[in-house]
Amino acid sequence: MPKLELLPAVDVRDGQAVRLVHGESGSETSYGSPLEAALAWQSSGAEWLHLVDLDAAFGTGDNRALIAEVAGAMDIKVELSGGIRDDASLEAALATGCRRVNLGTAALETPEWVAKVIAEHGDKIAVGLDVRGTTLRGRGWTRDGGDLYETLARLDSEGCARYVVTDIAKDGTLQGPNLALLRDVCAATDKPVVASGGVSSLADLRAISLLVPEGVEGAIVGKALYAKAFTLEEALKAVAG
Ligand SMILES: O=C(O)c1ccccc1N[C@@H]1O[C@H](COP(=O)(O)O)[C@@H](O)[C@H]1O
Repeated sequence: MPKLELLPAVDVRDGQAVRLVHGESGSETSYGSPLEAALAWQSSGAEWLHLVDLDAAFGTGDNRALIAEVAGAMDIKVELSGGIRDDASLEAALATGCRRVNLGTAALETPEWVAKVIAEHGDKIAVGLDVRGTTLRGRGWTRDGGDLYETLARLDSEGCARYVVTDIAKDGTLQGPNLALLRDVCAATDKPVVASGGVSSLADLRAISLLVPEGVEGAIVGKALYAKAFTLEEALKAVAG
């Protein structure tokens, strides 16, 4: 059985690595230099980095130069998110050398553009399905953007390669992942799913690992690593199988 991929997260707001609670602007805890955080996850054995420009996601500016610096310094694969909503922002994101990008708001607001870039870029494009219940949220998770399963069916029909599923109610809370949601999404699509939100313990990672046969490919880990609930080395060992 393939092992669960782990994607330690570096979310950048105002030039700092931060963690939010429920993705709410203003709930930030700061963890210093994004580059230092990313290099630390790389030296601890990460194969992926989940890198987010939160200012771009919230529409409060961007950290584009810093994000490019961090992505460019990585020898590992980078998944880049936040504010990728048109040709210019997509071009800038792909020019960082990242392995793939996550589109959030664009998948809700400009579906024709998203279908076009999926057709052009294949598995370099993933869609972030950020949900409260089964309602998608965009624009920094401040606006409703339609039904999860209707959107998933549309994106599947357009050939979307992968989904990053975040339960906003769990994100940044250390309350455990929403395993039922992950199972439901895996049942609704044949495409791989990356789990995001709520991981608090090695037991949570083992529980997500049990969903690999159902279609979960990876898990994003944020707050738990910064809060030192476990080390990345311990996490990688826990999912090694
Ligand atoms: O990761 C977060 O904590 C987060 C919080 C609030 C908004 C977005 C967040 N992250 C990721 O950003 C992209 C969405 O950005 P956009 O809508 O495409 O501009 C998505 O991957 C979110 O998971």
